[in-house]
Amino acid sequence: MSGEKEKSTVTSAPPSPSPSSVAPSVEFSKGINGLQKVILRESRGSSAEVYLYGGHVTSWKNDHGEELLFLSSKAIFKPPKAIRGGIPICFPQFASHGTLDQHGFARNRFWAVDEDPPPFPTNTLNKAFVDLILKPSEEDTKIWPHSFEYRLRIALGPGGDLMLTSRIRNTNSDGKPFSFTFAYHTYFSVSDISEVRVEGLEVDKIYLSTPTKIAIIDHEKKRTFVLRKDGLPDAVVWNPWDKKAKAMADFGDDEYKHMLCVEAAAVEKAVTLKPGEEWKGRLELSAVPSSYCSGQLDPQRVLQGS
Ligand SMILES: O=P(O)(O)OC[C@H]1O[C@@H](O)[C@H](O)[C@@H](O)[C@@H]1O
Repeated sequence: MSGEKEKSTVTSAPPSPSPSSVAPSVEFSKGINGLQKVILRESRGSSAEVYLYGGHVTSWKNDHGEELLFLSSKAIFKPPKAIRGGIPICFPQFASHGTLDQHGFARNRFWAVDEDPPPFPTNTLNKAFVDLILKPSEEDTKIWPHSFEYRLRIALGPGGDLMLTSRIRNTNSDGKPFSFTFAYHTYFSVSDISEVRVEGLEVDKIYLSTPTKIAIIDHEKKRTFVLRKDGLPDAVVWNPWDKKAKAMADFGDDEYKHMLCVEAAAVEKAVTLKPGEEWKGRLELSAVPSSYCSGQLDPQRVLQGS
């Protein structure tokens, strides 16, 4: 990623650091093209980077400093293009299943740091975390005529686990419900796509009602990603392969070999919220250094495939 200029502006630590180790830290700095980013570091050395543009996780490293997410060398860090790689947030529409642009607009909006989020039920002890918020602009309400508050907490646990919690609230004052589809469009970094197995699945398919735990086994790296999800019944598996890779301006021709998207999603049944109601969707990622099997997804229950 050439051209990256980093300048640290603020450093702070979340409350209650572990007394026995270096405290987890949260640092605000400038990333590519001067875009604001947040760096989370936990005590054993793992880290994550989050751009406020898109509320987008662009990096997740283990305690050996190895990158676990794929980020394209051609990623364009400039609105209105969403960042190619990391974890784009698809909201309020997944793919082209609706009237909005593909994957909705949350991934190419500027999010704000949520200074005063309502309490989370989860324990934040020893975690480095940041809370972001997205509210629609006047322009947004022209394409999606609803008022909402989308709160996103991104947290890094002491073992290096990455946790994303989305809370979306309908704040319409006209009494109207709204419906949306959603995905955490996670790009995992893999050694060689031909050496990777996702419970024996094919690519570019939407799997319905999947298990809450999915394993991505990278034989060459001897690494397994474990994905745990809550409130997100479906899963999308995607790799562009060679032809589509060549057609994408923000993706290297051969980069498809080193990435795999496995996306925790709510796609088959749209989520509907009445005013005042809130939805929660949680993703937890961990990387373990061994083979692992969590059970089989059902290839018969596919919504869309190429
Ligand atoms: O290029 P985009 O808009 O980021 O979308 C990437 C891919 O996202 C996946 O989720 C879809 O299944 C693919 O069909 C799509 O090509």
